[in-house]
Amino acid sequence: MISTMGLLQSWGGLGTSIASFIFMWDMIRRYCPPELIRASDKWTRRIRSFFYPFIQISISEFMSNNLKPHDAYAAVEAYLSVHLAKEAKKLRAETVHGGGKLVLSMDEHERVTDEFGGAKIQWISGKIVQRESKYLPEVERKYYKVTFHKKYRDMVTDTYLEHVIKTGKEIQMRNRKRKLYTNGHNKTTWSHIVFEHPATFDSLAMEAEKKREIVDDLLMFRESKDFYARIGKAWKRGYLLYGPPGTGKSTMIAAMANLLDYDVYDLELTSVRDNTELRRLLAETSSKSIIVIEDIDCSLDLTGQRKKKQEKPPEEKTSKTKKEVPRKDTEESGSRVTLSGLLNFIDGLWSACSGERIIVFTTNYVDKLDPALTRRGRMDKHIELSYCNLIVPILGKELLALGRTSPV
Ligand SMILES: Nc1ncnc2c1ncn2[C@@H]1O[C@H](COP(=O)(O)OP(=O)(O)OP(=O)(O)O)[C@@H](O)[C@H]1O
Repeated sequence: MISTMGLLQSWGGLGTSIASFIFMWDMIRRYCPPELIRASDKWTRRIRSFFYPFIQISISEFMSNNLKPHDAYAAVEAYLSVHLAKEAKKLRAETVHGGGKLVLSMDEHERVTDEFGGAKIQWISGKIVQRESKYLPEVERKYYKVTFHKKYRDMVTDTYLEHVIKTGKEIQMRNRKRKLYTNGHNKTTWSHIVFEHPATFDSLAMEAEKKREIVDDLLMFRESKDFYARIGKAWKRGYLLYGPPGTGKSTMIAAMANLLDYDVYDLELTSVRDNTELRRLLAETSSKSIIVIEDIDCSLDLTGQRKKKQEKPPEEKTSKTKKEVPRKDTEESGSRVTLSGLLNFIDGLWSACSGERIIVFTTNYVDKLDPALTRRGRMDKHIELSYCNLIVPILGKELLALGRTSPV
């Protein structure tokens, strides 16, 4: 029988041998000619692959440049949630379709095994925490890692992964819930909730003809991919909604999203540190989306970028309406987004990534905005919402109720 002392001595001996080996190996690598090191690396790889004949492929939440969400990641997530999540021990449950159905997906650091064409394929979920620079907060990047035997390399890379992505995308389409994203609360990335605003163009009070024109414009935009490609323009359209408070600007944005079946990105400009962060946020948006900057006149001192320290008109100094008092300009919010940064956001090179996007600005004071921001081409459609919009249909309904079709 081996005594405890003997066991400890033999472990101690092993530790010393490993330490000596590491020391020797370090010396060899330091003083050996590079050719010899390269050859030894090659053989090390071969020996390792003999004893560990598995291949790993990572699919990250964001593309390698860390800017754009990776479609494949979302598709893999959907595939695993339906096909393999039940096998996992740690699950995440989320509701879809307005809370009617629970969908389970793998939680972080879970592993499950799939079978395909006779191969066993293992999936692991994980996350890494990164910091782009010491001035920015840490961001989480999730990933899935797939591991399989090297003899199935062609089958997995050519057929299996394609099958996973295709099935995942079908599942995504079935489970799709539209999202409302925000960058508020000093977040450097988007966070989201399910978008469930009930507004539609039917419920929006507005002159029928004007409403028809807007609906047609939106539907035409959605079908115009080829047109934009032909004329060499990014597939995007800008809307400027202006009018007094409470005339339905936000309601119209919700109606637009519901009509087109797009996600909504509610961009809080005062939370964006600088133009670089603005570009990154833009790149992180997906296609089929509406990017909204509400109350653009209050968001930043965009009018003052060109005309600094302009005297405020007297009525502005005395008025206490909602839009005028909490003006969060550059100094107050700590944001260094400039007018030129915003113009680039709308139609610079970066604005063309993803495609099929609508940018909406809302304001109560259209005259306060810099003309560069609102000129046609940037903001393709200017829509005025006024209290008359509310009165006309109400009047129409009243007249209908009285059995008349016109006021005279
Ligand atoms: N044209 C409209 N049709 C239907 N509902 C409307 C309309 N205008 C306003 N409302 C109703 O009035 C309320 C305020 O509307 P909304 O928030 O869309 O206005 P807003 O112009 O965005 O206001 P603000 O400028 O203060 O943000 C909502 O409850 C909305 O349902």
